[in-house]
Amino acid sequence: MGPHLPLGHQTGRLALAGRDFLTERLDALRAAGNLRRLPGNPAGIDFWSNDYLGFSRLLGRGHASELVHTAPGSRLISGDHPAISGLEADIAAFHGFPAALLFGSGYSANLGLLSCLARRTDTIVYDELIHASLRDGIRLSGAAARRCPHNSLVQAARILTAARGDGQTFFVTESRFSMDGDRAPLAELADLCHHHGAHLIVDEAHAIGLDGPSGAGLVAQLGLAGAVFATVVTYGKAPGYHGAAVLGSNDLRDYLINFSRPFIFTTAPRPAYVTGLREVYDLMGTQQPELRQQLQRVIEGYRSLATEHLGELAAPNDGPIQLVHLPGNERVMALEGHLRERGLLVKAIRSPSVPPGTERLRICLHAFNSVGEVEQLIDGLTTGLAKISA
Ligand SMILES: Cc1ncc(COP(=O)(O)O)c(C=O)c1O
Repeated sequence: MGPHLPLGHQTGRLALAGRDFLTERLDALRAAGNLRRLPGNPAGIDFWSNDYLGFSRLLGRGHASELVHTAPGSRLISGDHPAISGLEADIAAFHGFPAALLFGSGYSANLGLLSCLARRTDTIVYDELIHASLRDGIRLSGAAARRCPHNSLVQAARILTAARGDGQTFFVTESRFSMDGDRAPLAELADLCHHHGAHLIVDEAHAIGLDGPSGAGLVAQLGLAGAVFATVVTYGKAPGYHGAAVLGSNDLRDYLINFSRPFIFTTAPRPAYVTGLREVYDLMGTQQPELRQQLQRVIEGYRSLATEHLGELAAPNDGPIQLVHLPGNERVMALEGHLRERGLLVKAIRSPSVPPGTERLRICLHAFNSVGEVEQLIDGLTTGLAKISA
């Protein structure tokens, strides 16, 4: 396991304005003597872990790992280790933030962040296309939720103006959208949020690995680490792994340790997970530029063929998520079936996962797809579309 991640490409200017409510809520806990701190991995006789059979002492034997002796339990009890916090510090620096906190999945990171951050007196404005995990977090928070038409700065300004009240206001978006593959106007949204005293929260699930220096994300690419309140990076897409981290201020990390139920009431990551995640970041720092170029070539190849053969149905973009619009669940399923018969695995996205009338095929392009494979795909799409419209 490498001791350090390839860091240092950007540190991010930190405009901490508007983050005071975290300090206030943490101070209240501190004053009541209830502030939780991660314990590290203190020496002593284990009467606190959930390792009832001692399996954790048998697993990983023979592997030199400084983490082998963590015993399962939540990080607030027996599962913590300085190596986990060390990795989090390196992850934070990699993305240009002061702090990071790991979660078991992107779903629990989003749920855990939003559900504890906003309260009933607060307002959360959200882009209408955000992922289900963000929506569930918003619902759990009990805050007033305001839907914003997709990527509309005009509507965002109108809703933020109307939302001004006594509580905190948050704006939640994705940087690259999972279902449409397009990008949010993050710099403009950051300005807008700053103007309205709102906190910008960005899910980078589909940007990590693909955008920004060493794949650090769109927030890093645009130099916005100081202007966003929090971002969530997940490891189940381009990083090819699993789990997630919330990135933000040190106060935010402390706040989540104290208030975020999906963090508090779950088992800490095992040693192998931490080792694997270091490897992910090492790869992003080394092989990622080459693989990214390779992916870009595949995208360009797809774009030119799709423009030539599929016309308006495809409207290709510059990212790895491409759509072929084919309204109607039956028709889009028929196209998926036609491709499947040819050994082409593409997912039809039906309503109600997307609004009726916007059903589509969602094509994910990869660095490892060959020119021949893309040609096969275009051929399958062309013949399938001709058959369906006949
Ligand atoms: C935008 C977005 N956020 C969060 C998630 C959830 O991440 P995970 O699969 O790690 O739970 C996903 C996964 O589909 C996603 O697309």
